[in-house]
Amino acid sequence: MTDIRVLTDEAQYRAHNTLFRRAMHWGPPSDEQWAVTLPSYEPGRTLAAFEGDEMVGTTQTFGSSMVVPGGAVVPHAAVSRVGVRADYTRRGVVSALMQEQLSTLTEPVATLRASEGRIYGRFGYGLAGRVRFLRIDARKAVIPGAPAGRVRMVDQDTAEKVLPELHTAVGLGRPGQISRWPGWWARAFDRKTEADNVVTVVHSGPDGDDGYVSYKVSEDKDFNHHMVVEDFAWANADAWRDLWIYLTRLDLVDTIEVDAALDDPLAWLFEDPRVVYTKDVYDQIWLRLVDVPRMLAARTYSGTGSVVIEVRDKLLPANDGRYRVSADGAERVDAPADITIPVDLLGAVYFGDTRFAGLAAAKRIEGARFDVADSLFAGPAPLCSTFF
Ligand SMILES: CC(=O)SCCNC(=O)CCNC(=O)[C@H](O)C(C)(C)COP(=O)(O)OP(=O)(O)OC[C@H]1O[C@@H](n2cnc3c(N)ncnc32)[C@H](O)[C@@H]1OP(=O)(O)O
Repeated sequence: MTDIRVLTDEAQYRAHNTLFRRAMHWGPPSDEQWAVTLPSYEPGRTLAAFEGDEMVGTTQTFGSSMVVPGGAVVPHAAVSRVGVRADYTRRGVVSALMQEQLSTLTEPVATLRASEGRIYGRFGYGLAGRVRFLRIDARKAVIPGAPAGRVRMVDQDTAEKVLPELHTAVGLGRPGQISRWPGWWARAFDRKTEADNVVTVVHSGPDGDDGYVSYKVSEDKDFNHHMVVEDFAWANADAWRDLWIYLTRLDLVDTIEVDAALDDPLAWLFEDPRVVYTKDVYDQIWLRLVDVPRMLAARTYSGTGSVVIEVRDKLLPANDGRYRVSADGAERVDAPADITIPVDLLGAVYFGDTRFAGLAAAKRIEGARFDVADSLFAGPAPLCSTFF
């Protein structure tokens, strides 16, 4: 019989971390790694599955908040460190953990990054946001004109002081972006294992600091220099453009790699849009609507007309019901449904990255008026620049 417990002390947290790392085929945390990992264990957020006295499965959440379409920010649980001991898999351990986690979450929405695409749909998570992995030919990347503001390089001590607050101010500009927790920053600033050779520059405009980028450059055996953009946030178009001018005018950089939203207009900054090459598009945000009525009401809708959506949620049946969605908002109704959708696929369409019409074509949902629903849910492509 699997018993789910909330862990409370450091020895248990370390055993939890070791079990998760082993499930991912990584070794246990070194003392150095553990010192920067411990702050990410927040009281009341760490669950483990036990068989008798043996820990056999793990999960935890980080407390955060998330931007929804229209710009509102809602409490959000970042779900992570899901793992089952290899000698206990396929016996329902993670199912028990997920059920307990979902039914005790206080946040109306949870997201995660999935190691495999077949695991989380059954727990109500849908693939809600994809990201483009770009490579830029820095030698040919010409942005005409002069910068509008000022870019200054900051040392590591200054970055540690400035970035958390600056990210809160400028990093939540798109649906899907999430606020960061102290344990996230502790790992990002860990100089021994993470922050080695990372350079940060901060942009300021007429109203003060309004953007930053952190990057790392390495040299290959042929003496070519490759930049990886580690973290990038901006509050306005001038900050975004100026930081790209800075990055593409740096000496000794041949290529730049960066993650960007599907609709990021980056290519249009350059005289030659082909300097931006999409290397890959991959899934990023798996979204679980924990409180469907609250999350449908939290976002705004575009377009005209209305549609009644019937939601089915096996794990959280309080979400079952019909909701009328229009540009005026969303509310529970007792009216015939146009579309019937399971909660994982409602998560997939929530940001507009997946279309109702596409799900219908794939025979994943039933009903009518899919185009009306798609125009209501349409919006800027989501992005989550905070890996967890
Ligand atoms: C957010 C993150 O942390 S992502 C990291 C996730 N962790 C990993 O990938 C580490 C390696 N894998 C593991 O630790 C485990 O195999 C887990 C967590 C993926 C699954 O745990 P288990 O306890 O084996 O899952 P459980 O027995 O509850 O399975 C539930 C269902 O999911 C299915 N399932 C579980 N894992 C997988 C998988 N990797 N691929 C396909 N189906 C799967 C099971 O077959 C079962 O299906 P059923 O209900 O139709 O019988």
